[in-house]
Amino acid sequence: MIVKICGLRTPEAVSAAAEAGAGYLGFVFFPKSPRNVTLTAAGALAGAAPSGLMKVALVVDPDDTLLDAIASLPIDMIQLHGKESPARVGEVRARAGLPVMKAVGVASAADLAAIDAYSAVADQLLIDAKPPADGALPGGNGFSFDWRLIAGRDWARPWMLAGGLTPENVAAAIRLTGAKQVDVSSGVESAPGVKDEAQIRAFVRAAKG
Ligand SMILES: O=C(O)c1ccccc1NCC(=O)[C@H](O)[C@H](O)COP(=O)(O)O
Repeated sequence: MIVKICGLRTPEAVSAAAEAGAGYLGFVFFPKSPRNVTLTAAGALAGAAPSGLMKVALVVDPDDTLLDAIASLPIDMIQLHGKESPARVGEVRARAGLPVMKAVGVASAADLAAIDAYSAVADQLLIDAKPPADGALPGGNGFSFDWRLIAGRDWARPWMLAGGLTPENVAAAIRLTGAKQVDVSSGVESAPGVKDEAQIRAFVRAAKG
């Protein structure tokens, strides 16, 4: 089981995730988010992280200037969490020279077709809850979707389950969906943007257990 802890902002949280056994560390570049980090801060956090962990830059409809800046950091993967088209996913991949994980929001069976479309162009998929249309963040809201929608499904690319996962529900989510990778952000926080080291450890333990 591979675990991604997203929205890391401090060296302590990075260390907690690495020591707990996470495989991916996520850094959010989205100014409206309580988890937003600057390029300088993300570069320092990613540079100090143990080697062997995947350092992921989460961006929302990024322009090429931001991609170029991220490509100069010790970052291993781009996570696209906006409304990027399949064609734009390919452009981002080429521009940054990095593998791309595309987030796809799911609320109903009708949303599953998009996963197939992005499978053709992304290196990985992040299957997340679709954000509500009421001004919520594009992700990191702690909302789940009905996991039965993807029970027994698989895709041509490696995929990660996300959305409202917690130390308490992650084992059930894995059992139901067959996910081999899981991602969490708000489910291991004591307040928006504040990671809780004990919850990080509990989440990784529950996911891998
Ligand atoms: O975390 C944010 O603030 C954020 C902002 C803009 C786009 C995406 C964002 N987060 C995405 C994630 O951290 C996760 O990949 C995913 O949505 C699961 O989040 P959560 O439900 O909080 O575990």
